[in-house]
Amino acid sequence: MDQNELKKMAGRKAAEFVHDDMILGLGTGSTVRYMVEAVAERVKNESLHITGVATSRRTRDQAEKLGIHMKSVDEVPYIDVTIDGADEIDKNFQGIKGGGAAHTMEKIVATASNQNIWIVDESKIVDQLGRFPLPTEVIPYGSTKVFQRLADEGLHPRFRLNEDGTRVTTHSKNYVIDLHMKQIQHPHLLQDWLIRQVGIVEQGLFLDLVNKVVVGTQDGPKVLDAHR
Ligand SMILES: O=C(CO)[C@H](O)[C@H](O)COP(=O)(O)O
Repeated sequence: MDQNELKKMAGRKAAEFVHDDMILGLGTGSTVRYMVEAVAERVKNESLHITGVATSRRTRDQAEKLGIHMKSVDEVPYIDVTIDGADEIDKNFQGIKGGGAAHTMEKIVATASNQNIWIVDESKIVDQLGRFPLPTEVIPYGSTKVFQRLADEGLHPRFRLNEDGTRVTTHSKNYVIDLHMKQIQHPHLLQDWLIRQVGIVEQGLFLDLVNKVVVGTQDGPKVLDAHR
């Protein structure tokens, strides 16, 4: 099976964790697209009452088109479960997200959720975080100063660019600076340093957040429990 089939497997398996009357956070990315399709099928076939909360315009548009009732994160009192993709997950269930530049909205929804489930293909499970460049979201004003500070700290920053060479901007019109560190030895220390830097809105380390990981593997879907 190729990577897309493994993503589909994980996305469809995770849709089984959805119940009637849930407020459901919907993440962002190609794996999430499969999950949203599967949830929409269940909503239709089983007449489930689900309220979706999206982490990006892309996901909200897809879910609405497929008939899932949507609200914004500010309109719901809490979220029961959020199902989202990830770019890397280590053996301690710590992760990197933000490959789709939606990590700030994803973290807002994740931290408003009682449970978080991640859906990945098996290539995302790693021994150590950091091979995937760590995304940060940075306010454009003064972003060259932030960039310089990240470079001085030895974090190998690069502005994320579109194909035409312009800078990628997030939903909130901020820039994305990716940190090409190759390995992250101390994720909590790095997170603590990054969130203290003025101009950085959010960064893509998602630590101590996930409860379950659904992995698409060549041997079928595997559900890993983080016991938190
Ligand atoms: O964090 C994300 C978007 O900001 C995605 O969840 C992550 O990039 C995984 O995407 P995909 O399922 O397409 O591999």
